[in-house]
Amino acid sequence: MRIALAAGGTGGHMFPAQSLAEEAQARGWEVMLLTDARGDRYTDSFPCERKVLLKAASPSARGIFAKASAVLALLGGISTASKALKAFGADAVIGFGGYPSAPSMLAAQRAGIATGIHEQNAVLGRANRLAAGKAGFVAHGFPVLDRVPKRTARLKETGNPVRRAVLDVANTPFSPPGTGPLNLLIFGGSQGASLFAKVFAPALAALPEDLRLRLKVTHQVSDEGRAEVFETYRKAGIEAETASFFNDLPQRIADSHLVIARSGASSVSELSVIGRPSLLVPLKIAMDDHQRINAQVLTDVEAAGLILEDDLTPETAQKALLTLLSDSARLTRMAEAAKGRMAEGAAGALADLTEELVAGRLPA
Ligand SMILES: CC(=O)N[C@H]1[C@@H](OP(=O)(O)OP(=O)(O)OC[C@H]2O[C@@H](n3ccc(=O)[nH]c3=O)[C@H](O)[C@@H]2O)O[C@H](CO)[C@@H](O)[C@@H]1O
Repeated sequence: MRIALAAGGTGGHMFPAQSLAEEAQARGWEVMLLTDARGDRYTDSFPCERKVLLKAASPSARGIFAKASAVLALLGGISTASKALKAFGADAVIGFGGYPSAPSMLAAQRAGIATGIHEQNAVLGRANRLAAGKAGFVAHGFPVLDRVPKRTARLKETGNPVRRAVLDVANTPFSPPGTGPLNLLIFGGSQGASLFAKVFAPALAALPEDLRLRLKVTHQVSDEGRAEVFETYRKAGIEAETASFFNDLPQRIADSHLVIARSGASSVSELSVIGRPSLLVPLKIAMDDHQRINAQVLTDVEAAGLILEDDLTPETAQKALLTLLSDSARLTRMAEAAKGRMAEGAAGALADLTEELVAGRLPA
């Protein structure tokens, strides 16, 4: 069987596509990837027989010339994708969202090739929405999915694929901090969060000494902000490790007593698979406010605290941290509540759906 995967933009779209590619190859299928230059930054270990780079077109383009060139890029993308799909002999195309996935999905649907969609977030993204009406299935990561067009065929909750390194630590039991060291992990998305440096470092530095001196902080912070953050922690006597990106993040989540994060799809999925308490700050500018809705899967069951970006100050952060960090029993309850909130085994479930799609047991 030959399947084409269409994804682009951020790691948030590319990594789930990679998980399906790995599962597909394990089943002996051939894989072609259609993406753009931005998506290509995440393809170092993407297993595929063929890779096609399309010119990206953003529908958010403003101004008449930008809009016209976006339309031209989209049409060019459809034409390139059509030729590539034909040459490859794709039996199905699975789209993971991000603008560059749109031309491939539209090309496939025009050529009568079966299509399926995976949406990582709790709100169907724009590119996926465009193709949803004619797709054989719309698989989704969260238990809820907003903004689904009326004529959408088969909806199926599969969860979000997570990396092997996440599965490897999934069964590490939560050990309550009691009165011992408090491991705190602070990270933004795959691109970091400079706001967290400005707010959480001073908030932690202002905690009462008995809590402060128990802290062991891991903080993802960009290279520009790193020296200042480190200095804030040092002056406050807080043990801290900082880096612009942690490659061993899953292990660090497992080692944490509390995680402070955005609520990107993979971050929330990883907190659910490993089962750790968190304080979430949804990214305000996320399309259709999808990060706030993503967070609800954990906040609804009191597995996570929530601070909206507009309310985030060193003072509100300090108050929330004081409440959470001084209550070991509550952290334990939150860890238990987080565990298994999202469906697992997404890559296998997606490959099964793809098989059904190609066999004609789902609408093409
Ligand atoms: C700014 C932006 O467009 N964000 C979107 C992007 O998220 P983005 O890719 O930023 O966020 P996600 O939460 O989905 O993924 C972040 C990933 O980076 C990893 N990580 C992070 C920091 C670190 O030091 N090391 C590390 O490995 C995390 O473990 C996680 O696997 O795509 C997601 C899925 O469509 C969306 O939900 C987000 O709203």
